[in-house]
Amino acid sequence: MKVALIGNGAISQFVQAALQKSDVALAAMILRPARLGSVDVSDVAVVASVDDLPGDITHVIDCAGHAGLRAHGPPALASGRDVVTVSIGALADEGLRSELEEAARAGGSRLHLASGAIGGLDALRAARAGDLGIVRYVGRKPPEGWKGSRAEDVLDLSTPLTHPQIHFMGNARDAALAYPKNANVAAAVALAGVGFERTEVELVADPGTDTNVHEIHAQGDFGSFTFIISGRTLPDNPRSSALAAMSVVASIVDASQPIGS
Ligand SMILES: NC(=O)C1=CN([C@@H]2O[C@H](COP(=O)(O)OP(=O)(O)OC[C@H]3O[C@@H](n4cnc5c(N)ncnc54)[C@H](O)[C@@H]3O)[C@@H](O)[C@H]2O)C=CC1
Ligand SMILES: O=C([O-])CC(=O)C(=O)O
Repeated sequence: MKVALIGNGAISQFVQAALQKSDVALAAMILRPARLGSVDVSDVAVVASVDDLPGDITHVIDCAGHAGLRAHGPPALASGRDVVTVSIGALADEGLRSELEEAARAGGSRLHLASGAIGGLDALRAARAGDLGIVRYVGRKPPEGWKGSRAEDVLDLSTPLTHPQIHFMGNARDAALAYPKNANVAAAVALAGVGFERTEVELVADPGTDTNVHEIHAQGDFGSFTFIISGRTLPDNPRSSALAAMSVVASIVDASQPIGS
């Protein structure tokens, strides 16, 4: 299987290293035009658009955030290639979601959502076959992990916080759109469970944690569950959990196997 990666940031670099130890070949990278000269790897085509991809690439892997999925997801799907994305929050934009859906139908392809920094999505998906009443997601990161986000509209992150501070309470759609680099998990929980409007979200800057802590609390006909993960961040990006990058690798490797796991 030959794949193209969109973006060359922290998640992409983790994925590149992991693919070297797999049977999947990294054959191309899609970068922003200004970054085209920044990568020079033999046997890897470095291009700015899906139109310039070698024809034998079957999967396009988005590790570039909402802008990357918006720019390259629809043409990749329309060209008949499956797309794996970690930028789940971009689907909170209904216009983009419809565009991706239409492109996938036109191309006979599929958009796969990597599970990202969270787990437990399989249980949520199954639970919604019954009546799934309440789904609440709490995302807690060290103050450093919220720098450059909407949290800074309400918190001064340049000085140390003395206690945990909630900087967002609302639904998953508003969270995903307001925090494109930090609330993709909220969107993943919404899509697996009760949807963007009904998923309750709380985002917290917590000086007492040195990991990204994600909690899901769900109740319904099935009973109830709580899922909590304390995720280490990637060395190159204090915002992003290592598990998010690992989940992209898992999605790619799974797609390359005759039997899924
Ligand atoms: N689903 C989940 O649990 C998680 C999702 N994410 C998403 O993954 C994204 C990437 O995370 P990191 O690698 O840690 O961020 P990063 O900031 O290290 O890397 C992002 C890269 O994408 C590139 N990029 C941006 N727009 C592009 C475009 N239009 N075309 C090509 N490249 C483009 C940037 O130049 C940068 O190199 C985050 O922005 C976030 O939206 C991140 C963590 C968890
Ligand atoms: O990496 C994480 O822990 C979660 C994250 O940034 C997101 O949900 O966008």
